Amino acid sequence: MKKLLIYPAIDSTRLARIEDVSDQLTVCNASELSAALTEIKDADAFFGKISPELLAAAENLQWVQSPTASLEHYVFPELVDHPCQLTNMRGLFYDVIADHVMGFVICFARNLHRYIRQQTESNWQPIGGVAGKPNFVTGPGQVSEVDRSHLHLSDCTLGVVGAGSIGAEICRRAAAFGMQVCAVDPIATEVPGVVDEVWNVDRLNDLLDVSDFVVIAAPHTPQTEKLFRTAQFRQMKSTGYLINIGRGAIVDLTDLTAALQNGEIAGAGLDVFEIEPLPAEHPLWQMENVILTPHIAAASTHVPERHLETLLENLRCFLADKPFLTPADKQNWF
Ligand SMILES: NC(=O)c1ccc[n+]([C@@H]2O[C@H](COP(=O)([O-])OP(=O)(O)OC[C@H]3O[C@@H](n4cnc5c(N)ncnc54)[C@H](O)[C@@H]3O)[C@@H](O)[C@H]2O)c1
Ligand SMILES: O=C(O)[C@H](O)CO
Repeated sequence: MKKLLIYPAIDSTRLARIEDVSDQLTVCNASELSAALTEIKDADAFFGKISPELLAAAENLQWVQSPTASLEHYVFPELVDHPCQLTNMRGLFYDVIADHVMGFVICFARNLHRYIRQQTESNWQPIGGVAGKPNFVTGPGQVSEVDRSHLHLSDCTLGVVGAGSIGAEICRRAAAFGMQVCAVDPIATEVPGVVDEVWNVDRLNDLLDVSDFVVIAAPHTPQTEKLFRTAQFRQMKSTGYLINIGRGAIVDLTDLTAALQNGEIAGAGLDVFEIEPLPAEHPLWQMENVILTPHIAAASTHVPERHLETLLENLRCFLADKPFLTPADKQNWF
């Protein structure tokens, strides 16, 4: 018999799905910390918010499942030193976050974010054109400023930093829009059918040189913390856009704000921030070339079921003594 402790407690429907996994399993669903502290003593496995206090009370813990993909606010020194295996919730959001990224890309390419602002003012103003002019059509073969101000995605390159499950799906979607695609990653070597050679991270500058859209889909690790500072923005094309759906800590917000103010890059689409919520007085809120979403790129009706399926699959692996579906590196937070 193995014992799984869940804390904080989950609802009865999900609890029943977990209990159904095996009759060799006892599940304890603790709503109070005092109960969790007692129950963790002989627990083999834990799902939820572990803390140094809970870990110190555990005498037999072999597996801890985090409720989130990212681990930077989850891992603490005692957990790193503890012999238990850690798993996380990665690989659940690949399609919906890739959709979110393509939303940013299309808005910037076609100026939709600016037209939405103009619509609220009943303002007919082709971007690059003249206010109030009926349309932008010029003679055959003549390319107008309005034409130049609206990107053709098949002329653009999208570069992904972190070609994991989300990054690879972004590559696939961008390629389906006719874009050229490249990526850097310390482990992944290809995105089958889309990127024949994923570059090593030491080629980040090459990616920044060629990309019209730079998309961060990497985790927050000691190696990625503040990976994007002034030097990286200067390396990007001045017409390039930065999109961050990975983690806020990867991008220095002060440097990004300066790069946008100085025209060193063309714009930014951000779902994650160094400080969340982004303070109301932050200058990014007011920038016309910035699209902000409040860390909701993964929000979807499908994701909660995928969360549960990942927990159930890792639980089956644990009970069968097989390799976990989503093992996490405690030293490197992923
Ligand atoms: N915006 C959101 O709501 C949201 C939701 C889920 C996940 N995320 C973030 O997205 C990240 C990626 O998720 P995933 O499911 O694709 O995870 P994943 O583990 O499948 O992929 C992460 C990839 O990043 C690579 N990587 C690690 N260090 C790197 C570095 N220094 N430079 C470039 N690449 C590096 C890894 O090798 C891996 O291939 C998560 O860690 C999380 O931080 C954000
Ligand atoms: O890491 C995750 O699981 C998502 O970004 C939600 O925090």
